[in-house]
Amino acid sequence: MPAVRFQPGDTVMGRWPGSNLYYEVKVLRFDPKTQLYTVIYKDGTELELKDGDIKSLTGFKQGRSRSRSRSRSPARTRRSRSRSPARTVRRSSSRTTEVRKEKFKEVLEVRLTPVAVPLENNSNNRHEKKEEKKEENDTANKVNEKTEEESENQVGSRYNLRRRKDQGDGRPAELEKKLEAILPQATPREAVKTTELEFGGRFGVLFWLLFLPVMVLALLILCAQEDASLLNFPLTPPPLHSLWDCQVFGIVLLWLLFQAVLSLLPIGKVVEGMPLKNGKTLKYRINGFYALIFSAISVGAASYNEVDLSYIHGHFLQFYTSALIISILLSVYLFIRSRWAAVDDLAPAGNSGYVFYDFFMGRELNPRIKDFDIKFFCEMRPGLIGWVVINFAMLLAEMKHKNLDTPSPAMLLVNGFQLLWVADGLWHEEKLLTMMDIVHDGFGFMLAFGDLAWVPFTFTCQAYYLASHPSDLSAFWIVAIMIMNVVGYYIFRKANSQKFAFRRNPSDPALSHLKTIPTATGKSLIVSGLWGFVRHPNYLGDLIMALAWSLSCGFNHVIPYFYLIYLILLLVHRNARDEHQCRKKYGLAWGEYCKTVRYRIFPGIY
Ligand SMILES: NC(=O)C1=CN([C@@H]2O[C@H](COP(=O)(O)OP(=O)(O)OC[C@H]3O[C@@H](n4cnc5c(N)ncnc54)[C@H](OP(=O)(O)O)[C@@H]3O)[C@@H](O)[C@H]2O)C=CC1
Ligand SMILES: CC(C)=CCC[C@@H](C)[C@H]1CC=C2C3=C(CC[C@@]21C)[C@@]1(C)CC[C@H](O)C(C)(C)[C@@H]1CC3
Repeated sequence: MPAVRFQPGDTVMGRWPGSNLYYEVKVLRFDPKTQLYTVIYKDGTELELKDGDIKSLTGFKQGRSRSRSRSRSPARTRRSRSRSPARTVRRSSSRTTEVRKEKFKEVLEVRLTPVAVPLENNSNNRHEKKEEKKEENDTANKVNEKTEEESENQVGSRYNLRRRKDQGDGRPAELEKKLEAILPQATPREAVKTTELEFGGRFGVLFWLLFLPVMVLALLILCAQEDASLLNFPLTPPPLHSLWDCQVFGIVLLWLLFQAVLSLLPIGKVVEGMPLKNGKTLKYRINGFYALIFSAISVGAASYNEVDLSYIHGHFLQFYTSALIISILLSVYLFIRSRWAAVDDLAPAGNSGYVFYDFFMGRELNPRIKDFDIKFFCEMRPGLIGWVVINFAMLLAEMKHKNLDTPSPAMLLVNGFQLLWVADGLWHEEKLLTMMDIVHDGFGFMLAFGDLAWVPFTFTCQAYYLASHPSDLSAFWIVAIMIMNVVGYYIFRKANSQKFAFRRNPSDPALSHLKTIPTATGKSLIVSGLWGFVRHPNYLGDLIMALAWSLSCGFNHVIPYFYLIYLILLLVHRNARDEHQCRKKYGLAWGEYCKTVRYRIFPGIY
């Protein structure tokens, strides 16, 4: 029996069955009985390959440089494309296996998009369009050539391998279901282990697990003090009764229930999320904006009927501890239920095998109870809508405690700006489905705590501060801050909408003025307009708005600047995470982009 040449986790070059094309794949396991390796392609397709169809990366590079001219011929590429890509997926002589192979072939048929794809971006003039395409194809080839020669990681990324799932007739999905029934899993599938640990690794997350909840508590205690100076922080812990109240806990549970019911109402469209690892998509009901309106009407009606909403201000610490306890319970539930989750349902970043790390990052990608998606719900509803309700309660508390007939201008600005931000997020709720939080991150303590405790209790700290601290703004400052928020919002919205529209339809005539760089995946990167100014204009806009919110609270204390500081740290970290992913995804094209657009978030800062 030949020795097993590759181990699970090895990155190797795997031949696409029935062709001479090799792609970078990861070895998942080896079955000694069938002598087949199970490998996973970059698009998530798993196949079984025989030993002869696998080469080591180094061996492949050597062989490849000898035969480069042959393998580069587009004609060859086209021929191989028309072959049956999955013909040799499983080797067996039995007739039933032949039937299976045919089914498998249909399911796993892939679209091979050559690197030198015509550039998606467009031009109004047809002739110009041709010229432009030619020019950009050349660039694409150049990028690719460099890729082959210079980057080992990029070997084999000449084609974009995607399952042909999105044909619209639902056939492949049906076939896949049938296939699941026909093909018993020979060996139980194992999830790919997370090896790149983030947030300081297994010990780092322990720190965050303890530090984040305590930090929010400290922030709230400081905010409520008459002198909110950091130097004046009380050294004695708060009494237990100021942290816990059963009635408050009940109100928080009711709020969650109310929001859950609103999210399940059959109002609003149902859309499909991004394709998962197994090619399937999940459905989501988009009715967040309606939920905001319903909530506003309910809160307005309660206030009109003399329900004292300033109660929230008086019991704010108790509200926070209730939300914290619920987020911990939810994280424990999520961690336990992830034990039964299918391999395909696990998040790539939450399966390290270290209990605390996986608990923090979240093991399951899209935990659901029937059609109720817990992560999507928590991200957009109770915390985000809770934020504006709490802000409103702080506004009423300010009027009550300071005996005012109308709220202060600073309180009105903070309420108005943040309501706009939340309403905008809910109006564009569908776009969240393409964001890394939904597509990549698991649902664990980080997001559960972030959504249910961090968002409603730290994002509201400006309004909480203003309820008991003055901020006298001159008319000049009011106008200046309003202009700043409008500019920030314009950049934030325009950048996000432009990228979303471009990803949905790169040849949208409305975007024809944009310059782009092609990448080896077939997608392009925008390099003009806002996306040519800095590499994350949407972050810049968000930060300008955050500055406007903080400035509304004056310069007496640093506490109202907490949100701004948090957002800078979060977005700088997120930018680094995203750039790391993009470099892996786009290789040299990303390098080109970084050379063309040199600043990351802040103009003038690399
Ligand atoms: N207030 C808060 O707490 C937070 C707010 N936010 C806000 O959420 C919004 C979304 O943020 P986030 O999801 O992090 O990041 P982005 O919306 O910026 O998404 C990054 C992705 O965009 C694509 N991309 C990057 N550059 C280009 C380009 N030049 N042309 C085309 N596509 C490009 C890449 O994905 P691909 O190529 O695969 O499409 C990249 O992975 C931001 O406005 C941010 O400010 C985010 C986090 C926290
Ligand atoms: C310290 C800690 C626990 C951090 C957790 C961070 C999360 C609270 C945030 C990470 C990214 C977020 C986004 C939104 C809410 C906060 C979290 C979850 C968001 C959904 C709010 C609405 C916006 O319009 C948005 C869609 C742009 C935004 C996306 C990111």
